[in-house]
Amino acid sequence: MPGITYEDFLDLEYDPADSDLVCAFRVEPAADMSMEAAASRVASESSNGTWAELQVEGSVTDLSATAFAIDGDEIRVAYPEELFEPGSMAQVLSCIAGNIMGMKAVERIRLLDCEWPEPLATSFPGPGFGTSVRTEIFDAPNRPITATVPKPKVGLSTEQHAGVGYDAWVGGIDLLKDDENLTDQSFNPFHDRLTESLDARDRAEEETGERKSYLVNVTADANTMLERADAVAAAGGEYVMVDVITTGWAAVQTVRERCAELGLAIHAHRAMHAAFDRVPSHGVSMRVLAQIARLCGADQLHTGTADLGKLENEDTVGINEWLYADLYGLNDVLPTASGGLHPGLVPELIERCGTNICVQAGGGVHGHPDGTAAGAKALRQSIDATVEGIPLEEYAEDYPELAVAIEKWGTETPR
Ligand SMILES: O=C(COP(=O)(O)O)[C@H](O)[C@H](O)COP(=O)(O)O
Ligand SMILES: [Mg+2]
Repeated sequence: MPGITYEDFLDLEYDPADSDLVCAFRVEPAADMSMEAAASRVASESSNGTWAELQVEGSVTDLSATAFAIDGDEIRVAYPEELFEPGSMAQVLSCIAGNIMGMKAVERIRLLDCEWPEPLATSFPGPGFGTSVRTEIFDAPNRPITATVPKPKVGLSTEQHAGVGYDAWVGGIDLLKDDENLTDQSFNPFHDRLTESLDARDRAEEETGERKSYLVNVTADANTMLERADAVAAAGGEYVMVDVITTGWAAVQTVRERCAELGLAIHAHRAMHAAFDRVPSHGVSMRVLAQIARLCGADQLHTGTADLGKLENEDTVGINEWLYADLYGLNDVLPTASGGLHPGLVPELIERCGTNICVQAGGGVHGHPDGTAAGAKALRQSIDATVEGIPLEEYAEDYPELAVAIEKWGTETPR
């Protein structure tokens, strides 16, 4: 097929095959380029083309992508299934979010959304548990599960950290969660923290009669994460937590395989996602990052607070709906709402996101004037009140911890 030029990658009559991966992009072409030319270059550079006309000798499999729709600044590109290595997210992303992100033919480009075809989607494992953690790990079929991350996020000793966990669990929280930058530092080594926290967890379970669990951050190089996952299973944990963006998807896939053997669930923290998704005109949307996390096997994923919290959020509700929706039988994902939450925000959060979520609060628990145990009680009370349909102010008449939290934070969104 001699004489391939990038114009050959545009066909507005093309009807994608069921097996094609279809991607939507927002594109701002370079100053001297038409949208058609830019769309062609996107399809070309993300599949098998380059900037120059090619003289190809002999017969080569045609793996060209096709830009088949242009609507204002949005284009859609269809990729043939043979372009992709099944089950390799790294390879898929090197196509659809690779060189095109930096090529001079576009000023800006954002991968907005993907329609995953069945063969490619099911070449990934998906989550082992998904939203079923609410009943398989906990006994919380009718309410959001709750998590708390001790603050300060780093600096607490192992004993202090496990002690905060104990107070939170006894106060009514389901999950103790490490913060994203706490892994295995000298002030709080991983293995000591794992053992002491699960000891505290056992005591809290005994005291409360409720199931409790711990999201221990195993983030590291892939080999170390596997060792840490083994240690979690051996110590009687149910979850590992992974900073999925900073470790990278290939490492997440490796951890997912081991977790399948160990029966562990994966909590995915998304620190650094905003480097990809914060600027609306460029990068990779959180929607697509969430799709990738589900395919690679995250059971719980941070998806924001529907704008109620301290951090910028992209379409939390729409992303959550995608995470719940059927995907060729792959498990769903439990969205985690986190970042600046406190008890006064819970009714509106549940109004926007429903009860099939994990509500995570750090400062909104440990910043309670009467300390962590009271903060944990207040968070749980706000959840119970909301699920029972009772206004917080009314419920707070009988629950002093909630009354103090509302007195302190009201229903304000923090910064
Ligand atoms: O430590 C926290 C929240 O602490 P706090 O409850 O004190 O604000 C999490 O790292 C953020 O939620 C991450 O953001 P996101 O969930 O949006 O990824
Ligand atoms: Mg954090």
